[in-house]
Amino acid sequence: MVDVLTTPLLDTVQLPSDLRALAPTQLRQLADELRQETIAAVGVTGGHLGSGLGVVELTVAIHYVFDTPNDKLVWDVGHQCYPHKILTGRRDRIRTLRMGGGLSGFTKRSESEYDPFGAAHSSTSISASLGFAIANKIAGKPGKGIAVIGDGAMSAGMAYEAMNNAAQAGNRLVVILNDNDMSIAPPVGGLSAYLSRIVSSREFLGFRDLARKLAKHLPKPIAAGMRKTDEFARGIAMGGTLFEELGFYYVGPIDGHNLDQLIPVLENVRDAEEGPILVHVVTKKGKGYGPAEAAADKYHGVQKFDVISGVQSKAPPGPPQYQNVFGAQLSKEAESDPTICAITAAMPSGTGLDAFSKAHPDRFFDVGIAEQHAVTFAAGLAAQGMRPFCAIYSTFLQRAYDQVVHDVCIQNLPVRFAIDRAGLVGADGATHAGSFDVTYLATLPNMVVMAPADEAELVHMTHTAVLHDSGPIAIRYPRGNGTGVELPAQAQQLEIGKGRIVRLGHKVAILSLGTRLGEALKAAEALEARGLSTTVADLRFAKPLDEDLIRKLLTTHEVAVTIEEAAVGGLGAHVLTFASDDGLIDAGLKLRTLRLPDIFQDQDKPEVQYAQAGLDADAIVETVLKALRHNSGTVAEGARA
Ligand SMILES: Cc1ncc(C[n+]2csc(CCOP(=O)(O)OP(=O)(O)O)c2C)c(N)n1
Ligand SMILES: CC(=O)[C@@H](O)[C@H](O)COP(=O)(O)O
Ligand SMILES: [Mg+2]
Repeated sequence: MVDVLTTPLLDTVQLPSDLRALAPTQLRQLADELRQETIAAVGVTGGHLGSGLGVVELTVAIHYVFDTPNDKLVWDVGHQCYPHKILTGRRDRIRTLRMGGGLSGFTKRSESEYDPFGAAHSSTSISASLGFAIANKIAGKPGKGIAVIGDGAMSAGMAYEAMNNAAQAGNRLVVILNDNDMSIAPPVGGLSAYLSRIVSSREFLGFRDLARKLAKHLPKPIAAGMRKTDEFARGIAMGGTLFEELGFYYVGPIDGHNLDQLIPVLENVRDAEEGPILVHVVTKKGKGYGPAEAAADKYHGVQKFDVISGVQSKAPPGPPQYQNVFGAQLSKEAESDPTICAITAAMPSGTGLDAFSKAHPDRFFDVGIAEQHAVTFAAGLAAQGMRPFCAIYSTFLQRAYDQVVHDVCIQNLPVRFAIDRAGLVGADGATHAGSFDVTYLATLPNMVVMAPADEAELVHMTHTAVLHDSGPIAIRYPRGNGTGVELPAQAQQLEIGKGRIVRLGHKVAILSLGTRLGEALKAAEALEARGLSTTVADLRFAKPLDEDLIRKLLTTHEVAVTIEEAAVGGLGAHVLTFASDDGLIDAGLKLRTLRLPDIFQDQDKPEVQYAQAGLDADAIVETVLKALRHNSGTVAEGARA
């Protein structure tokens, strides 16, 4: 398919300036070619496909009508930006999307002047666009802020905080609501129902001057007929919506795949004297690619696939994914415990809660993209005697930090946090890396922080969290497959703050938290081969620390190394603090901490990322040898230079 792909018109477009030189009648062909190129590229790379396919026409129309990059176009989340990347000078690298050294899967300021604002977490686009608009207004410079935000992203509080504050931008702010009636999963909640009502009823609630102006650019037969009647307002501009109440001129709903409508409407919006304006565009996620349109998830995120059949490449069968081990165990626990509830913020399958949602629909809550609400909602449930599990990716929980501190920890409420995608995540890169949760959670009074070394440990920790009613507790675990250990028939309740010795030695101690345990054991083998007898401990808890175990290890070994899949300020920092407070380093112990580096790592394969981070077996060995060399000037036989 890639070989037979012909894109004669797209081949002439390197930049939006080339696009603007085309006749309006050529835009349909351009959009068709752009769609084919997007499909072909993602077939090779994998990635976020459905959202991009839904905004092909919108992408063409925005760049055709607006003066990008002087007008600042901000894509919310940024997962729909592949067609935009193709039209903005990056087509030659589009088949490197999400690969090490390749293009980011999201918008990124360092990549292009056409990406004025980086994203990947949702619902930031209106605030950022407002910032651009107001900055230009103050400086007396031309240039609008244009936010394209999906119906899913529109469920988050930030979007409303921004709209509430947008009036001063006037006509410099344009918000394009891309309503495809989908989030990653089908959208939930009152806002989604409201948008559906607007689209289906098109009820007339009054229209303003803008409607008259819109007519100027509409194709004649439509404009002439509509201008006279309410039909115009029903079809194109409709007042009285929630958005108007918030101070926006509302334009819509518009068919987002019909360039003959999109172009004149956007031209009117561009030229309007009033504002801010919200354009409600209706699109189809996965548009124009049969397998995507037919799929339940609309090919939101895909593996590499065969373009003709749409069949995605499958990873060879392997151990279960952590998310599913968690989801299955929680669902099982909920069979005998009617107080268990599960909450997701728009990630029901990513967090493994699909099974729970089917088995216990009354106790499953998808709150939409609303992490802050998810946490405080869980706090309320906990305060009323329920056992809520808030399953949120590490990176997205960052957004709800004050809720964790203020609503959960200060009140010591037993909210259970199932923190998925902890550690480095691969192709999604720095925005999605779960680097900081150990740091930001283990510093909080009352909080317990656990990290399983494998999927069997995750079963035990899930069970332990269920039974932990005395305060908040978190389990952090990574993206991807477990290690292949046998899953326990019976989950055990772990003693809070107690680790375990996995391998006993006497010279070097490796203190591991989480799934680096495998690398720690490999390193121990390598050290043993060099004559350095090595203990490996799985600490299980970053908070509370197993002080007895740590004291014992630090006073009976010559070198101690902590390792974790987390940034500075986590396990290593807590062990160092304890060791210093307890006088454990006074006698000359060589204590080292291995953690994520103080940089934002770009996308790559996780194993490459961890090697870059210095968190693999080689790095552990090197650290130990360096510590010994530093002390004695010599190292055991076979040591690397
Ligand atoms: C704060 C935050 N929470 C969750 C996500 C995960 N996420 C990425 S895209 C998406 C759905 C977005 O839906 P919508 O805005 O309607 O865009 P569509 O994919 O439908 O084009 C979600 C939940 C995220 N990126 N950011
Ligand atoms: C864009 C976005 O935020 C999600 O689609 C994310 O990429 C999903 O990540 P996982 O593949 O780890 O579920
Ligand atoms: Mg959507």
